[in-house]
Amino acid sequence: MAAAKQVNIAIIGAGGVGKCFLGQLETLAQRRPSPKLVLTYISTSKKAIYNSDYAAITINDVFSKLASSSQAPLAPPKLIEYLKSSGSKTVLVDNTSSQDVADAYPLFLGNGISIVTPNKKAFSGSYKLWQEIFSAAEQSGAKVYHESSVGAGLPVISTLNDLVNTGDEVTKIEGVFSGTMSFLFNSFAPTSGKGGQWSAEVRKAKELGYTEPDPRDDLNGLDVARKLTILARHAGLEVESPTSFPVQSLIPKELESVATGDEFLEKLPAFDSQMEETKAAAEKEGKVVRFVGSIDVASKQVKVGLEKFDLSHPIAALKGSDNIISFYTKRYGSNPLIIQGAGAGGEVTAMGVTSDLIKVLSQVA
Ligand SMILES: NC(=O)C1=CN([C@@H]2O[C@H](COP(=O)(O)OP(=O)(O)OC[C@H]3O[C@@H](n4cnc5c(N)ncnc54)[C@H](OP(=O)(O)O)[C@@H]3O)[C@@H](O)[C@H]2O)C=CC1
Ligand SMILES: N[C@@H](CC=O)C(=O)O
Ligand code: NA
Repeated sequence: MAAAKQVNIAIIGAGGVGKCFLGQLETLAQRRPSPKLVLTYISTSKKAIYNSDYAAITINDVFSKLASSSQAPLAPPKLIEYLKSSGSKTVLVDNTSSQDVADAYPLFLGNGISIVTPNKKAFSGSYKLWQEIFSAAEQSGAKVYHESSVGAGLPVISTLNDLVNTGDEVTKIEGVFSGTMSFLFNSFAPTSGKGGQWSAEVRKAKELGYTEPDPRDDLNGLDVARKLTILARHAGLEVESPTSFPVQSLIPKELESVATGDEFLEKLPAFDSQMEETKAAAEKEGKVVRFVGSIDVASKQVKVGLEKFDLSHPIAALKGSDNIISFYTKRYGSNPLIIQGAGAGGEVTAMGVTSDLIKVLSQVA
């Protein structure tokens, strides 16, 4: 009788998204017995768990084991050596926002290790890294998917790739690409009612798990710029970096050089009046402000920042952490293909990662 197929899973990062991913991995392993999924490595930035005989790491007590582990995380070359020696196919799940981990993707992929990730850093870093990632995957046959790097679990990247690969011509992509920014403006400047205090809403967005590990990465516009860089590249534009086009930052000038995210959050209430003024200026025109982005494919123009919207506009009427992304294409004409729904949060982000894993399994197992 043939041995049951097995695919090993290695996870880097066990924070908000990582925890939800582990729950979904457990469910997936129960629902789909083949291939057998075996967790052989997991790490945070300080601790790791792995067994020299590749014995499966049980998921239900993984956090207590991580807390008491005396194993340090393996650096990428050592991790690759460990994963390859198992002799089984391996999928690396990068649930960090680490640039260092992202920079090692070509090495993992070149060694036949597939990757699924919500981390934006690899795909929105230098264009050279983007090219190295996809050429390493092509050369080794390893797979790389990153659906949750834009719009969390919403099918944004897969939809764009489907449009492009079936020969449609994407002319423009626009909308709200940040769960944090959506939540902030929907609660600070709602279409009806008074709205909350800006700095208090920023704290709430962090507590809800919507922000990047450092919320300044959302407020400075870079998170949205990274997402637009990723989409522009999938649409065929060679965007050099997320800082190669205009990006509006909502960080008060006075707080640009504070040392940590926590210090920033402590000092932010003293600058609430700046955002109040922006809100009041829009209200005078009977509008609300929202943080949006757009890619004009023909003119290769990408931009990110605040815009004012009529109260009846679909962008003004968003709720919670919802993203709304419109694809204008030759096929869809003047009525764009629109994707809308929660754009941040642990479970919805992990869903995109888990569904990417399912895609990889169907190709490598
Ligand atoms: N939260 C959301 O709604 C969404 C998040 N994403 C992306 O998902 C990723 C994870 O986000 P989230 O879970 O919220 O972040 P968290 O800060 O909650 O978790 C990050 C995890 O990564 C670990 N980590 C960081 N650097 C390293 C490293 N160099 N090596 C090993 N482990 C490391 C951290 O370990 P330690 O605790 O030791 O620091 C922590 O376990 C990010 O890339 C984010 O942009 C994408 C879409 C939506
Ligand atoms: N911080 C990001 C998380 C998802 O990418 C956001 O708020 O959209
Ligand atoms: Na997505």
